[in-house]
Amino acid sequence: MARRRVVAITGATGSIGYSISAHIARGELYGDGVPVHMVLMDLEPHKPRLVSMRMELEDCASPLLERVDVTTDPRAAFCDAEAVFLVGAAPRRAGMERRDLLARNAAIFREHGQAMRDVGSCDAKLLVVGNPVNTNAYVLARYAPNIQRENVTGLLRLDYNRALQYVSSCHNVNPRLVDRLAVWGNHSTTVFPDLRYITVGGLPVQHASVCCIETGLVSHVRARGAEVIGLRGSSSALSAAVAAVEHMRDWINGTEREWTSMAVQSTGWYGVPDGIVFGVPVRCIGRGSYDVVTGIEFDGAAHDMLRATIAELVSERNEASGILCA
Ligand SMILES: NC(=O)c1ccc[n+]([C@@H]2O[C@H](COP(=O)([O-])OP(=O)(O)OC[C@H]3O[C@@H](n4cnc5c(N)ncnc54)[C@H](O)[C@@H]3O)[C@@H](O)[C@H]2O)c1
Repeated sequence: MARRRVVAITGATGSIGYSISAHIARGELYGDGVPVHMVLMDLEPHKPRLVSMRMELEDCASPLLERVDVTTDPRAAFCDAEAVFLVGAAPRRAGMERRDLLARNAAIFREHGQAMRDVGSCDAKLLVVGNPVNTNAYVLARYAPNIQRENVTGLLRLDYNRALQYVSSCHNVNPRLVDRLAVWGNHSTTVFPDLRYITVGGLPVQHASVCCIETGLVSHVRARGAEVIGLRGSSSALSAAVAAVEHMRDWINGTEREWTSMAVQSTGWYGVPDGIVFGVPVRCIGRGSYDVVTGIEFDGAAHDMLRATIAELVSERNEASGILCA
């Protein structure tokens, strides 16, 4: 049997963490034959829920789940972890200003970054799910300089999956057949789903057809999260958990798909300032590696959308940095 892998989840008892744990227990992250040791972390008041969650996971009798630990200490959660889902975040409450949300989460991700710096393995794979995703990941990376920079990532996969489903239904094909879809920028209302290079069944798609779908696609992806909140009363959880597991699974194992999208730390590509965590198309090439797809050109509306989402992230980064320095 393969070596046991240690996976940590923060905010584990929340809607998304709870759902992620079930997928991992069923072997959907590392695949069949790879045993898993799960470490569930949440705040002190949720200790009874953590214990009940461990009981439920044990009751799944999963052949791959060797051990479950629960903790309220991020250091204990991160010390042996090879993959970390950072879901725990402060929610937006009624009447809360955006700046207050950014400040509360910057403090959480600073603390988690410092814990990673103190005890984390430099090649642990980190996926930030808690909002504001991109800026939380930026803060995390800043306080965990020991972690390899390509190993701090943020979840854009839900936006990607939403776009993939929309495009597949427009073409009346299975989502498996659509490739080279790109999702750029911030996980927010400036996200830019980009169809310009898509292939369906391995073939390029006629420009006219792309254009007519594109207008609907951008507003669909940007509005989808709010629509779910409007109907459900809370943010997407089931689809976010699936997206988080797919992001990590493709990163670890690779994928046959040519492109997928992840938020990763910029090294200056596409005019994105160094260090900002930005959604880009990537090739997941297996053995825990990915390459950013470079060389894509932008003009007209695509250029404007790219600039707008970069500007939003620069402003968030400046705001978070100002808060953390105060
Ligand atoms: N990136 C995406 O695509 C995407 C999609 C949906 C939701 N989200 C975000 O994911 C986050 C979690 O969503 P949810 O529905 O699970 O929320 P939730 O409120 O159900 O759970 C959040 C959990 O985080 C915990 N938490 C808060 N502060 C913590 C800390 N300092 N350390 C550890 N745990 C802490 C809470 O106790 C709670 O259990 C939210 O920020 C949400 O906006 C992201």
